Amino acid sequence: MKRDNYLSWDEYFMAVALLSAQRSKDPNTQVGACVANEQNKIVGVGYNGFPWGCSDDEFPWERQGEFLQTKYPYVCHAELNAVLNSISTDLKNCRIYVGLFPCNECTKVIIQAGIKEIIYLSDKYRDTDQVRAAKIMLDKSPYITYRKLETNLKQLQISFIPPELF
Ligand SMILES: O=c1[nH]c(=O)n([C@H]2C[C@H](O)[C@@H](COP(=O)(O)O)O2)cc1CO
Ligand SMILES: [Zn+2]
Repeated sequence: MKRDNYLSWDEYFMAVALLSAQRSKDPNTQVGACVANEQNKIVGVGYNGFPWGCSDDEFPWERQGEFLQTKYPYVCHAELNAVLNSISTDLKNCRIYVGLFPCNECTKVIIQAGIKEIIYLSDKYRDTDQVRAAKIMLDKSPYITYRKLETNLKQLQISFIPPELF
């Protein structure tokens, strides 16, 4: 008999997004994204971080202060990285799983790449103009929908200890 507590596709791809977020050096918000195609194959993953060659030791992770001294002008969002890291920039009919509802800039990238569905976990910035603008575009575009992940899962444990050592 097969196991019955296996992950659904939605849970699996969201878990990959959340695992990717663990790579983020952002001390405040770690975001991950995972793009899956119609065959349920992962075609791209990403997390928020500074561009290639821009050192985490030199660039600021500050949230407040002089704009150029904060992370905001420099950080690449998880969704942008997931699309850019994907095997193709044509992501027609793919879904993107994100830990956090995408901002307006990422939403443009997601729509233009041809992604047809956004599945998100947190909407903690729902009251910001960035997320409002994102939803205005998403509600207008007939090519894309969005939904919150539905799951009863609270946590997922990953152990690096081999089972025989338990
Ligand atoms: O959709 C997103 N994707 C994403 O990767 N981010 C990143 C940018 C920043 O590194 C961090 C947000 O920082 P903060 O919560 O401190 O403002 O998350 C932020 C958003 C905002 O919606
Ligand atoms: Zn964004």
